[in-house]
Amino acid sequence: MFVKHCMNSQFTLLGSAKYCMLASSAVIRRQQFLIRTLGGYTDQTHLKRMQQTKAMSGTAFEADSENILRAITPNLDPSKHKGQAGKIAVIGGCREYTGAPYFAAISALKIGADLSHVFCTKDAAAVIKSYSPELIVHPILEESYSIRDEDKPSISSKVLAEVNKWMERFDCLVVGPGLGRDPFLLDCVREIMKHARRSNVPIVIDGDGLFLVTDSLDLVSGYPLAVLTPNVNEYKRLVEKVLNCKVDDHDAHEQLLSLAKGIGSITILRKGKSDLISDGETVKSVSIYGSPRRCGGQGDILSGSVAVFLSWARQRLSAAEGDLPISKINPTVLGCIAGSALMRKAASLAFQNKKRSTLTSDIIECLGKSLEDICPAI
Ligand SMILES: NC(=O)C1=CN([C@@H]2O[C@H](COP(=O)(O)OP(=O)(O)OC[C@H]3O[C@@H](n4cnc5c(N)ncnc54)[C@H](OP(=O)(O)O)[C@@H]3O)[C@@H](O)[C@H]2O)[C@@H](O)CC1
Ligand SMILES: Nc1ncnc2c1ncn2[C@@H]1O[C@H](COP(=O)(O)OP(=O)(O)OP(=O)(O)O)[C@@H](O)[C@H]1O
Ligand SMILES: [Mg+2]
Repeated sequence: MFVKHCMNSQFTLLGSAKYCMLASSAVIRRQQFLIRTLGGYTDQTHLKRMQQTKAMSGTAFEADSENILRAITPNLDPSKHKGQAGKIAVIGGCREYTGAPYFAAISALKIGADLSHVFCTKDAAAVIKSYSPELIVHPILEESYSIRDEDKPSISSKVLAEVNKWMERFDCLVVGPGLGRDPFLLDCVREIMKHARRSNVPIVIDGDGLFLVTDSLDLVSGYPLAVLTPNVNEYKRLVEKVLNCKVDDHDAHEQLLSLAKGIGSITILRKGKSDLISDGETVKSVSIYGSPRRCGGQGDILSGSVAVFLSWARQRLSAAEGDLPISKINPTVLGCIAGSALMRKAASLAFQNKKRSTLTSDIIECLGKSLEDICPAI
């Protein structure tokens, strides 16, 4: 009898077998535990309790990503002027890495942003410009090897002044793709991030930006417009630093929730087989089938995409004044869900065409069609 009651309750709660497949094993285990310990309650009380528990602990549902993409992608309105569909800046690109900032910045344009800037080192700038005339490239960052110690303070002020001149115009910064780990360069980027935060500019932090932030959590702590997009290594470093424990894949949702909460009102997109997203209040997953190719640079596409969708989500929510179905969702979470879903759809499409030879540039070429399939331009 009790077993039957539990089974009924579980299925009332979960809704369908399809949902069961999508929900995380950790959540199912948690619900089974609650069901086991709630014997004696009526179905109604039980359901209410479960809902309360879920609301308190944060839920782990597969996001309704296609509807979110439709809801936040702006119409192509002829009355709009250049810039209104988004101005994105990538802070990254050094002697070693020129592909990563290019991938992030060009992805932003391919999705529909109007302007995409790259702030990088002088060595990287000419190379990045040569990849594309579409990008606005600022050769302003410096690495220690190219300057004398006594010149560092004046160079640092010059770098900051140059970026700050532009800061207010950007809808979002992406900090980190191909940034490298030079200590002087990272000190300058630290100051750029502080200024972005004072100016209320959203910041997506990826790659070496995460290396910097993991070492200086105060840069993002308590800033609701900060989004971290860690890969497996970057996530491990964050968990060890903030939660002082190992990554626990059996309780992935709860751990991510604790991490986002622990850093303080920030949003984290944990990349992996399924992408998990949390702002410390809720957990969402995006498990759309992507591609089995793991070539480098796909995370860079994602960071550029999240920057655009986050900007669009903020714009959409502020124009709608609270009367949309998505109004209650944090715009940083909306941006992550949309970016992750589009990246995975484009990766899947590219893989259909190119199979083993699929590269990041092939995926970038599929961003437009993947978005078009979900929200056609006209
Ligand atoms: N085409 C391009 O231009 C692309 C460029 N990319 C760019 O590459 C950068 C690093 O990103 P990634 O994804 O390789 O970092 P990740 O998985 O944490 O590290 C793997 C292992 O390497 C090590 N390690 C890394 N950097 C190190 C350093 N400077 N010095 C020493 N060790 C270093 C690291 O060690 P650990 O940090 O754990 O000590 C870990 O064991 C980043 O800017 C990214 O945007 C990518 O986006 C791909 C496409
Ligand atoms: N096992 C997987 N199956 C399907 N998709 C995955 C898998 N792992 C990662 N992805 C997807 O690939 C994208 C990039 O994630 P990845 O972990 O490769 O980032 P990264 O290491 O930062 O990449 P980059 O090489 O750009 O630095 C994400 O959108 C993620 O959803
Ligand atoms: Mg990366």
